[in-house]
Amino acid sequence: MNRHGVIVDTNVYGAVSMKSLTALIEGQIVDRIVRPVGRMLFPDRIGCGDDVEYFAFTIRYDGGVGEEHHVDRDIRVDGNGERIACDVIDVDGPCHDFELKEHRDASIVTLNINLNLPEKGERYDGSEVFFREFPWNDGHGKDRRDPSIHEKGRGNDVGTVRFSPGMAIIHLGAHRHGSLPISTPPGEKGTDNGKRYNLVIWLFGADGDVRIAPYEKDDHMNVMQRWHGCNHTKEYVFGL
Ligand SMILES: O=C(O)CCC(=O)C(=O)O
Ligand SMILES: [Fe+2]
Repeated sequence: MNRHGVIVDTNVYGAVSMKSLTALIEGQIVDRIVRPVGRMLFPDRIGCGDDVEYFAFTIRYDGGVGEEHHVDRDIRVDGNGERIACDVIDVDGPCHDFELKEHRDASIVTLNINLNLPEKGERYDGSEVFFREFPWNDGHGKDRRDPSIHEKGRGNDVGTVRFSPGMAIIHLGAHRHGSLPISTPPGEKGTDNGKRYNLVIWLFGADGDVRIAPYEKDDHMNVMQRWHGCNHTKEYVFGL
């Protein structure tokens, strides 16, 4: 994964370390959106300290495959068993991400934003993100599923999401997911289309810690803590 993506971090060697970009990600996206919204959506999963650090990176899928494309590609399988699309220039021609196998993230919560620019003709087909069953019972705490779901025989595959440009998904890192193969839209073979660009942000605890055990209701963060963290000292009065 991430054959053509970049890490956005001022402290990692080889990463994109543009201060304005990291400030935007940290100040506007992580602090103002991912943390408070993640805490609000998953109150039984995210507690004080579980989402204090982040890791941001971009990904690019490229589905231009076949003879119609300007470069011939063939589909190979990499060391992880993932299919990749490789330029047939020579045996070691560059390879491109094409799909993403089912996995969990090394995060408590993940934000994934589609960066495609439709005005630049960045269109693609396929590449839906699929999700498996919500991790109600991952070996911790009691299984809080609605039993009627099982009675209805609902399977393990809960749904797929198709990204439109600008759209974001926020999900638990523990929620198993992956991405279906990408392709060039019909009638656009031979163009540069068939690519998907996304920015992914993982949140986790200090030293990369990812908590799994759910919290009891009495231990959920309150509204004040969700927005200001658990160590705030400022008096806060709603409506002022
Ligand atoms: O956009 C993608 O295909 C990556 C999906 C994913 O793995 C994630 O959101 O964590
Ligand atoms: Fe993921």
